[in-house]
Amino acid sequence: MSSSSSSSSSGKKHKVAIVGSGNWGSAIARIAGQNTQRHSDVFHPEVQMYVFEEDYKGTPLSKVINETHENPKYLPGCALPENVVANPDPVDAVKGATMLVFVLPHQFIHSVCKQLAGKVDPNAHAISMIKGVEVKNGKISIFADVIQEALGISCSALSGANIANEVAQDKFSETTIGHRADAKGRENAELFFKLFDTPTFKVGIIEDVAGVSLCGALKNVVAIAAGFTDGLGWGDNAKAAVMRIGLMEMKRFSEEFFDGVKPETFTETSAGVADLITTCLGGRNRKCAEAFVKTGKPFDQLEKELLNGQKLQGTETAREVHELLAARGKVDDYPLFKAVYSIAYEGIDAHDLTSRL
Ligand SMILES: NC(=O)c1ccc[n+]([C@@H]2O[C@H](COP(=O)([O-])OP(=O)(O)OC[C@H]3O[C@@H](n4cnc5c(N)ncnc54)[C@H](O)[C@@H]3O)[C@@H](O)[C@H]2O)c1
Ligand SMILES: O=P(O)(O)OC[C@H](O)CO
Repeated sequence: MSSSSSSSSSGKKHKVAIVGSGNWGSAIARIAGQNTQRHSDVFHPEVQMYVFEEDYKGTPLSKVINETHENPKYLPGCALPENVVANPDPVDAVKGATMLVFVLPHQFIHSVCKQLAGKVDPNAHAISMIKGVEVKNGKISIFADVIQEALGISCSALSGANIANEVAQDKFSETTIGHRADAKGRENAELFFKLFDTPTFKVGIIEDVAGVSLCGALKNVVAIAAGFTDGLGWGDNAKAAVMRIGLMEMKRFSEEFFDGVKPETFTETSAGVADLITTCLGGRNRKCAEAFVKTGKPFDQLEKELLNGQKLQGTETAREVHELLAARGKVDDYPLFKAVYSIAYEGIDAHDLTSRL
């Protein structure tokens, strides 16, 4: 580790704030809480965790978390280290933080960044664990860039084959940090490696913040298609075909709209092919898409019925990707993405999935 990443620019220990406390947010706060204690030479012992306040059986959720050291709403049955402190005020949670971890469903990031703008240490390091993209006025952005621009701090991305409940039980998994090319970007990756790497959560690093971010977002669209095949009872070969075609479209789309993404991010990292596989086998997007075919209920209803407050990202990403492709006249170049959009939003029969590929 370089000396620049062994302490903050002021020479003090790095203070960590987790911005988010859902299913993944809580699982990652658990690891951060453990590793700040393990590496007490580098990190301040307390990890702040911003909790979007809600009532949990008559008590504010943040209070429940601080009293029981568990997030019973989003990660039930998993003990959080006592140095993880839930805080319902995002500005207070990031006060003094030199390392910020953004782990919110993507629809909430703007409102939280708006509250944090001008309130974070300008030398702080950030990392985005958000699996989504933003499309506005015919332009697409990754959330690491959205955060970097909103807060004026260097932001990398972490993504991988990481079903939160499995990571929270210390079942082995890998993940990938994608960082920027400059010295600050490399320092950022070293620091977050130290914060997250454990014997059962192995962190890889690649200089490709866009590729890592886009893999995390686009695999959710493919997972919706995989869920459709499960709902239709088409079997493993059909699902494998959807995954193969999906990976090709993910890579082509990323290369078409972003400069410098690396092909090996898609084929060799946990953020790429490994996350695609795990999401298509065991993720929430797959689960809801299967139920969509079997029940005929709309996705927003299934999200409420099946996910207990957790958020579905794939349908929203399918809509945003479609909006961009439509604006660029490229919809027909991505038949799988188009089919997912048409089935989820235009009432096309799921049986038509493969006839459209
Ligand atoms: N769950 C996983 O297995 C997993 C794994 C890897 C990455 N991710 C990604 O991490 C990100 C966060 O996912 P998650 O699983 O932690 O969240 P989640 O799906 O559990 O979402 C619920 C969270 O959203 C919060 N929330 C609800 N309304 C809000 C509002 N108005 N403002 C701010 N917050 C609000 C809730 O308090 C809760 O913390 C997503 O992009 C997801 O794709 C999830
Ligand atoms: O449950 P999903 O479909 O949001 O996927 C969870 C993670 O992204 C898997 O790595």
